[in-house]
Amino acid sequence: MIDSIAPLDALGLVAHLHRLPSEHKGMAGKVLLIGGAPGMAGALLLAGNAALHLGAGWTILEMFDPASAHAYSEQAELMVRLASFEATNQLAASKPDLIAIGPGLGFSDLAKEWLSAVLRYPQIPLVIDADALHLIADTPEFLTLLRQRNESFPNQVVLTPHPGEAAHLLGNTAQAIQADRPGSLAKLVQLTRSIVVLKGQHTLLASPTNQALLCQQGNPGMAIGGMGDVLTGSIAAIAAQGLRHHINLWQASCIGVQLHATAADKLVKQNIGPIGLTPSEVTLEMRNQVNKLL
Ligand SMILES: NC(=O)C1=CN([C@@H]2O[C@H](COP(=O)(O)OP(=O)(O)OC[C@H]3O[C@@H](n4cnc5c(N)ncnc54)[C@H](OP(=O)(O)O)[C@@H]3O)[C@@H](O)[C@H]2O)[C@@H](O)CC1
Ligand SMILES: Nc1ncnc2c1ncn2[C@@H]1O[C@H](COP(=O)(O)OP(=O)(O)O)[C@@H](O)[C@H]1O
Repeated sequence: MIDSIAPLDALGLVAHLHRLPSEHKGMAGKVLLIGGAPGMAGALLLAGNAALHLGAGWTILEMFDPASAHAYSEQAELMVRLASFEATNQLAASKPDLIAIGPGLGFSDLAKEWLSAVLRYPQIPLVIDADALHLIADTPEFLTLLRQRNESFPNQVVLTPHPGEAAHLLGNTAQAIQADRPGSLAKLVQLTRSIVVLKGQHTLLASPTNQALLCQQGNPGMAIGGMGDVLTGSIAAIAAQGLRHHINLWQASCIGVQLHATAADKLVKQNIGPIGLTPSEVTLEMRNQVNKLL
């Protein structure tokens, strides 16, 4: 079954990110990333750093951990805010071009407040990852909001579950997901009516309007905490630039997945991994690859 799935071949689309001499940061998009609860601030920082290095015009972090909600001298470009319960008002004031929610989000009332506000925020592309997927799996109201949003604004949400998150969404086990990845992907698309990236060895993507594709790149050096956070920030940045560069969210997801895995393979070829390969190194190599492909 897996052999019959078309291979992902998206790197040619990177050329759309080419910038005209006159471009300004507004054309690269404003990305808002939400998460980073106490103990997991690193997840949001990794996603934010990836968004920054993949070319977002602005990267704003709504950080849940009060101790981590400050400017970082080593990455002063990131705009870091302390997330409050005023989620709806904050979104209206920020006017993001794209929102990514989930890395290190946790399951607190604050997390639920922000996820609810994000799912109700109209029109713009959303990247939904990690704990936000667990919250959707646990809360029928969130699944309903997601499906309604996809009815009103089709192909404007991408979900990026790993097999554990996919299992939770489908009421299954990670082992069952892995035993039938194409079937699980189809069920996730049907359940959520979203673009779905089913991560793991040979990541699969599909959407309500796109047949499944299989990523032939990637390696087990990527099996390290934070690697998925980098993917989330990367897709967010590519899709945000895509708004003014003719790349839709499906295409941005395809580019992000293939670039991420290709960058990790390239680093392993240079003996920077598989052992000890870090998500931050993959981010920098993705930047390298993007600029070569322009
Ligand atoms: N620096 C930081 O602050 C970081 C913080 N992080 C944040 O931590 C939070 C928890 O996220 P998380 O993904 O670590 O835990 P969780 O959702 O319980 O999933 C684990 C389950 O999924 C399964 N599973 C996963 N992959 C699989 C595969 N390929 N193939 C098969 N199974 C697979 C696995 O199954 P197992 O094999 O163990 O039975 C296990 O049951 C979240 O907010 C995240 O953003 C991280 O981003 C790291 C960096
Ligand atoms: N064995 C593997 N082969 C290829 N890719 C892998 C492998 N293990 C993990 N990955 C990739 O690494 C990333 C891990 O994401 P995820 O599990 O969400 O990590 P985290 O939540 O810790 O950031 C995904 O993009 C996944 O496809």
